[in-house]
Amino acid sequence: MIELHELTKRYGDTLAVDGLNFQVPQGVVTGFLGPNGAGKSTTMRMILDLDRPTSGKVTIDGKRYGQLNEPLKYIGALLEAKAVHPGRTAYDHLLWLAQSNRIPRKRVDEVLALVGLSSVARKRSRGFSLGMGQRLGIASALLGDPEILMFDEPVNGLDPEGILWIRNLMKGLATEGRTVFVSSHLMSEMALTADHLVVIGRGKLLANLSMADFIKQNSRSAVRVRTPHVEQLLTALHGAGLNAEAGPDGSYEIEDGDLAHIGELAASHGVTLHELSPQQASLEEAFMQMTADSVEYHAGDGEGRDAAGAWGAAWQPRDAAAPATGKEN
Ligand SMILES: Nc1ncnc2c1ncn2[C@@H]1O[C@H](COP(=O)(O)OP(=O)(O)OP(=O)(O)O)[C@@H](O)[C@H]1O
Repeated sequence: MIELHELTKRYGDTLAVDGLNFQVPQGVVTGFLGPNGAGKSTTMRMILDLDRPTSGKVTIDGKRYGQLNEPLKYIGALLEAKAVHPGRTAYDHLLWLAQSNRIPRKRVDEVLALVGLSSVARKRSRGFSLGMGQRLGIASALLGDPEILMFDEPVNGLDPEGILWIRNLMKGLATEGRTVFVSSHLMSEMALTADHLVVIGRGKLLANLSMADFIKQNSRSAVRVRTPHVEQLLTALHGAGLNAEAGPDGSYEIEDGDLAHIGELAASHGVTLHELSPQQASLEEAFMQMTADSVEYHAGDGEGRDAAGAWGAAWQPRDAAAPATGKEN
């Protein structure tokens, strides 16, 4: 179990991590989310003792990483995919790591097969693609068969097949009862993978909740209508106890409205509809709204803030939004 107690890291004037308190639950994938510069990598480096906290502490099964005997057997991590000597073969890299933690040589072959690198095991890693480098990093993380796995932005730069592979691998590891802690700055990616979410912004904890609760709290739906007979439609809606809000483009939105009910209501009043569509706020936008005040670098003139500012801007056609449950794949 990873536990953070008032974990804080300051670099000069920058408070990169600001008093973080949370535990990473076992047997599920926990998404560690935050905008660029939120402090995710710094937190992960402190978990691995690669950076020393300014104050507070983080423990793995009650101990600091540096106090663990043969740490690869407790926690495996993928931080930087290219942290491999370019002149070394994949096999030699893994063998060297295995020997440093008294892991049997046959495990090297096992993890190479697990990540699909057996055929290039004797090739020097300098010729590896980003995806192959990522697979080698994951092989290193799995080497000690640890109960805890930590991945920093593992899908960055990968093609769709690589992304799907990592997603399924993480879910599979959690199903085996392991702790999987994975950082990302994309809610849409986490919606497909994580069961639990820890969200940070400017080094501070913003949310720590299950994915299901995040969806429950942030999934709002509406029905959008467009008609040349506005007055008649509004009267009909009003008569049915429904309120419609005017959009900037001449459309109207009925929050929590039922598509079929509104269509039938319009028909029964002889109202022609030019649009009748379900709308849903994407989880990505809910996340942007949550972190809007802690985004360090905005695109252009405060665009990030504006895009997330109002729910009005967050409505999207259902097919363009992030999946409602994220559990379909
Ligand atoms: N070695 C360092 N020296 C000085 N400042 C640092 C150092 N490492 C990180 N920072 C600063 O600490 C803050 C947190 O950075 P960190 O890389 O942990 O964020 P992050 O959430 O991982 O971001 P990203 O998603 O962009 O990787 C940033 O303001 C960053 O500039």
